[in-house]
Amino acid sequence: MLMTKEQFQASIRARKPMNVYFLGKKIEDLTTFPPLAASFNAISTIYDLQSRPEWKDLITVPSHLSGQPVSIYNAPLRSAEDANRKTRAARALAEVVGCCTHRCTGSEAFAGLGPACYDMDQDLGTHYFDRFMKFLDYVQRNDLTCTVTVTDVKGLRTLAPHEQPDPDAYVHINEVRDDGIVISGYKCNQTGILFAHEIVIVPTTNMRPEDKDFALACAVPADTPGLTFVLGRTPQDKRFFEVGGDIEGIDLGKKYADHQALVYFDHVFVPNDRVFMCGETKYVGRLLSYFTAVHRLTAGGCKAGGCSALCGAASLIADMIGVQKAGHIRTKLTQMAMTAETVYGLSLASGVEGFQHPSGFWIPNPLMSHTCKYTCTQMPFEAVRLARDILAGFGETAPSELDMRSKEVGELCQRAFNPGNPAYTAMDRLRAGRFIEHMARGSNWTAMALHGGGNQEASTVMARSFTDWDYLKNLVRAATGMEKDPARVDEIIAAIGKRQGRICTNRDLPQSDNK
Ligand SMILES: Cc1cc2nc3c(=O)[nH]c(=O)nc-3n(C[C@H](O)[C@H](O)[C@H](O)COP(=O)(O)OP(=O)(O)OC[C@H]3O[C@@H](n4cnc5c(N)ncnc54)[C@H](O)[C@@H]3O)c2cc1C
Repeated sequence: MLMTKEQFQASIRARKPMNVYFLGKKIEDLTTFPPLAASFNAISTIYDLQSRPEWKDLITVPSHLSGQPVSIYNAPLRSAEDANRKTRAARALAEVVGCCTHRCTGSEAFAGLGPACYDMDQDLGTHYFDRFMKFLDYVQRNDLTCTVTVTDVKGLRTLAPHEQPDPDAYVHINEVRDDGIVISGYKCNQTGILFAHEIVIVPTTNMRPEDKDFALACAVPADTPGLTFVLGRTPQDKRFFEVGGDIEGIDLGKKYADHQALVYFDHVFVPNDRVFMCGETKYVGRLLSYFTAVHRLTAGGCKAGGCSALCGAASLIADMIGVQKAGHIRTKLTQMAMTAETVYGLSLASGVEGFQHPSGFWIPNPLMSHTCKYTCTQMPFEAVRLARDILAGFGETAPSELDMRSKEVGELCQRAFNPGNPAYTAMDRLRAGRFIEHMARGSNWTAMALHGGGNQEASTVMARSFTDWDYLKNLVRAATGMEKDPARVDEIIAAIGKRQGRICTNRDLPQSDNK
């Protein structure tokens, strides 16, 4: 059953006490801790929107398991339409909260695990798929938020997991028991993890047979004993403590934010019904291929939403200071809007051009999806630069809300910061300016564009592996006469027609006969 915002908040408050630290101190109540307030607000808003008529069809779907309405974040993609819904939802939600939805990554863990479990069962006779679908059904029925923990701390990058001097550099299996496994190790950069109900653990990199103990996938409740979390800091985290009285928190940029944390698993027991991979190194690459195809599609949706909002903020600033009609400002604002459309378009296209896996899961077109993520590591940075160009120096160096409201210098500051356009006040200008600051350097938004879901090189490596290089070479062989055999030239021309413009290969990923 879908939870309301209030039910979600109550479910988070009902969790067992968790070991969470920030600035060297233990946090007693995550739901009232100021630096987490904007994050709690963001995820609560996502739950709130589920019941609103204009949002219902975008962020909930009938479950293919129970027929009941469930969050799109707990429903596997089963068609191009589902994939496009995910893109549209990611963009729309980012336009509301301007940060991570907190619920998205769990769905991507499911996108990787479903087909990988299916493949293992087919090839190895294991029973992971059934187990995984039961877990998914449990998550759906309780409308839980799940987060994927992929990124291990990794130590020296040139060493394989089993070669690391500290085995905790990658989460690994300490012990296999009859009833489950015991795991230890670190995962870092975990977005939204402190407000998740379930943590889904998957490997971060391809593995060799010697890395058997590191090839594991499983799920644990976030309040499982043995977990320690350390909340990461951001440049603005002390500003959260300023909010109160007549200080609204304008310096935070907006009402919403996400958070990232380091997590350490210390000999955590995971019962068998929550274990979805245990030593099958050969299938780690498959799992990551399925996972990244969906995760990197989503990046385009949410970065599009972020860029829309950034463009809106820059456009407001231009209106305020009277430069909205200047040719170069209009060009810059349009470039920002086109950046949003470029990553949005790539995300939609990778959904449409995808294929169905025999498990019924829909796999976005991998080459396009990695291209989408690659583009997200570049174009939003130019949009940020343009927004800062329009924001101008005084926007960047603005006095704080505390000064703007101070008895001593408030009037002095507000008069100086008044943008000149009578439709706006100094506080409006501060609001729009801090919004840009939040996106540009107050939060991890740009870090997310660059690293979240893998960095530029990771996308390039995957894009290279899903490009059909023989096909590309053949078309030039046929076009230039390098290929002398007329029958072979005919074959190449026929292949070009059949492909209808697609240059990708799906490599070894199994494909259903439906498409
Ligand atoms: C804001 C934010 C949110 C995030 N949210 C999540 C999340 O919710 N869940 C999650 O699991 N992860 C999350 N991540 C982590 C993200 O997925 C990783 O940062 C990303 O995969 C890159 O890993 P890394 O940071 O360890 O860098 P690395 O992959 O180690 O890369 C560091 C640099 O070294 C290069 N490099 C690395 N290895 C090699 C090699 N062998 N040879 C040559 N060059 C190499 C890379 O190209 C890169 O330039 C988040 C990250 C950020 C910044």
